Amino acid sequence: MSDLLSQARSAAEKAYAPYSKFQVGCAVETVAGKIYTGCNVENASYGLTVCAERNTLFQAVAAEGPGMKVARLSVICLGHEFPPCGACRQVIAEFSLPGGRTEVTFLQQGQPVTRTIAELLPEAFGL
Ligand SMILES: O=c1ccn([C@H]2C[C@H](O)[C@@H](CO)O2)c(=O)[nH]1
Ligand SMILES: [Zn+2]
Repeated sequence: MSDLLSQARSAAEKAYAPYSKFQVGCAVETVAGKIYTGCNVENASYGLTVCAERNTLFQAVAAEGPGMKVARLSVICLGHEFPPCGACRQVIAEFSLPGGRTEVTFLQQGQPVTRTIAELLPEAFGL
């Protein structure tokens, strides 16, 4: 498993997911060469839940400032497999490389699959 994906897996262990039990972790490598990790954080008021991807992206902005750009992002859910949700795709697009060339990796049938954000969110608003 790639380094970024294994860091995402470690981050998933920290998830606060008492409602869905979906423990999701994310790792982001920025153009500046730094790595940030994060997990999903749920709430008794379900709609306030924040996905692992957006939690991680917002940490990266908080650390590097508004020019932060994402080179690569990996996401993993313990015991399940899925790519980033639609809301997270839109936020990844906001901080992506020109032309949506940021690479997004997730598991599919046990294997890492990598797609650009432009592939995951074609004809995106703002891209
Ligand atoms: O892209 C996604 C989609 C869902 N979740 C989390 C939110 C919630 O806590 C749980 C079930 O939806 O999974 C993520 O972290 N990332
Ligand atoms: Zn999401």
